[in-house]
Amino acid sequence: MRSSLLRSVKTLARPTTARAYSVDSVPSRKVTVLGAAGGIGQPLSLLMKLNPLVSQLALYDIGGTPGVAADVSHINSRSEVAGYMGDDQLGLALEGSDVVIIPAGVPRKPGMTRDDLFNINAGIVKSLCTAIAKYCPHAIVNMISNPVNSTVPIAAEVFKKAGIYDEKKLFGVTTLDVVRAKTFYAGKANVNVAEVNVPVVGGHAGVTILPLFSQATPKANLSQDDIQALTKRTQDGGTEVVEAKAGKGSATLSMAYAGAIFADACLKGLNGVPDVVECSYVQSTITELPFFASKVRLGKNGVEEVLGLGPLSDYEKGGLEKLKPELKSSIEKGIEFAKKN
Ligand SMILES: NC(=O)C1=CN([C@@H]2O[C@H](COP(=O)(O)OP(=O)(O)OC[C@H]3O[C@@H](n4cnc5c(N)ncnc54)[C@H](O)[C@@H]3O)[C@@H](O)[C@H]2O)C=CC1
Ligand SMILES: O=C([O-])CC(=O)C(=O)O
Repeated sequence: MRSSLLRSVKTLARPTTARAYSVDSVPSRKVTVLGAAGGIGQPLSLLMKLNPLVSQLALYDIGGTPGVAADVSHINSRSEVAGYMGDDQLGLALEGSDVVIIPAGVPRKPGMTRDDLFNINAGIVKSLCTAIAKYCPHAIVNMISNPVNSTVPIAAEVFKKAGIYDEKKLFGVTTLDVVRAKTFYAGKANVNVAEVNVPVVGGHAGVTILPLFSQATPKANLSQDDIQALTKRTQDGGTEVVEAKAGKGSATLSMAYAGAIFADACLKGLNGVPDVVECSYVQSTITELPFFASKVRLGKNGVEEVLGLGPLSDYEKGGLEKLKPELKSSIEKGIEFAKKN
């Protein structure tokens, strides 16, 4: 992603050689963003427009998308952009889509948990997933809307009811946890963040976010106090932004960056690029919980392999046991909602 983004930016700087890549050698891929006029949706649409793997970019929201689409469409990159607004245009936005990214829904305000968003966002996600099942049942779905720990199980239930559920194609986007863990680790270990890798497993809320700093590379000799502080900061990263924004929403720019990295990885997988591995919240058997975030190998059908946790420190083993009850109840809450409604 980072290199393709750089390539796009370089291309912009050299208008006479506007196509630094051969369009013919890259498959056509339609990407749809649902919630494209929002705080995440707008910068994410920009980043997806810069991605040379995208040939068609469909921007959908309940309002505001004609303007966002017109704006983004003037950028000098491969994809054709179209804006869609309102229920009656949702089908058109989704038809033929390879990857659907969902940042639709309300964000947190200070004092709220992600679960406090459930009542509003569960219904939004359910109706959008019902439309996905109808108009692009084989698309890869990247779920950003919170609470991710519950919205992914909701999506799975909706897809099951529609008879089109493919567990390989449904992803909860937890990339921002990895982005934060990398930044915080690089700062503490005093290493170049571009070289850092830190797996983050579990879920996407508070203690369910479990960064595995014992597996972080490059290795650094951090104290247990440092590891605990880094873990807490990663778990509270979203709240840190919510408080700093003081009522004006939650992470949007860093989330758009993270969402673009993850969507790019999905596109690379679809296109047959080997060894594409990202952490994501997926249907899983690596613990007793039916959904769990861990490293996932991406391929032509979506999930190619859910990778195991690897060796954990005693501190991480404790964190894993601690997160299970909360993650389990968030999963059950989502499933119950989808079954009842
Ligand atoms: N997975 C993650 O790591 C993260 C998730 N989030 C979540 O992403 C979601 C969006 O956050 P923001 O963009 O900041 O919110 P926002 O309020 O700025 O934008 C949300 C957009 O969704 C649209 N929307 C609402 N109902 C819709 C529907 N039925 N169909 C299509 N669009 C609809 C709104 O019109 C709005 O444009 C929130 O639930 C937030 O908690 C935020 C940051 C990180
Ligand atoms: O904290 C929030 O509400 C938004 C989010 O998921 C994040 O920034 O990780």
